[in-house]
Amino acid sequence: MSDDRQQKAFPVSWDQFHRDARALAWRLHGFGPFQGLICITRGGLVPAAIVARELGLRLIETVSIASYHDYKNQGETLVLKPIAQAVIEAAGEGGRGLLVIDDLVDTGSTARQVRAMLPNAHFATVYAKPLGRDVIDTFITEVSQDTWIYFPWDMGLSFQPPIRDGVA
Ligand SMILES: O=P(O)(O)OC[C@H]1O[C@H](OP(=O)(O)OP(=O)(O)O)[C@H](O)[C@@H]1O
Ligand SMILES: O=c1[nH]c(=O)c2nc[nH]c2[nH]1
Ligand SMILES: [Mg+2]
Repeated sequence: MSDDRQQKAFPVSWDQFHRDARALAWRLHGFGPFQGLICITRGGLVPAAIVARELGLRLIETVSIASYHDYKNQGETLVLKPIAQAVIEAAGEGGRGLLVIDDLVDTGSTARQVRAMLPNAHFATVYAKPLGRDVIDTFITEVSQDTWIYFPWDMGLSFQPPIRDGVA
């Protein structure tokens, strides 16, 4: 969840997300070919579908991780489902040849946890914040650490009061 440390909002529409994920696929094309794609759920599911379509990848595995962004559990992560051993064994040493996709990197805790499982895989996110940027090999757009990214699957259309009525 967003909290008051996040002073800036960066809302992303479906259209923009599709364009940014496709731009990521263009960039990744130069680093391939990849043998398979590991998607960090849940946020990585949407960019993974777009990138897999663009790069023709059909071997797709998930690693399920929940991270906590509240004051008490800052940086903590929980692995709910690990990467299948068969997929790790099908790849090169340390996951070489695998592509790991997530929607964003923030503190870097989630990506670091997966990096420990696949040190030689190629890590990619659509968006990145400074604290986690170094864990990622390829990303498209960087936002400041105090920005909260609002993804289209977390938002809905809502009525906006006219400007002359003021903000509540
Ligand atoms: O770099 P970090 O500080 O680890 O934060 C980034 C992670 O946080 C979000 O996932 P979240 O755990 O909220 O779950 P979700 O993907 O299921 O929405 C996001 O999708 C990244 O996976
Ligand atoms: O929707 C989200 N937006 C963010 O900026 C973020 N950072 C960590 N997890 C996040 N989830
Ligand atoms: Mg996630």
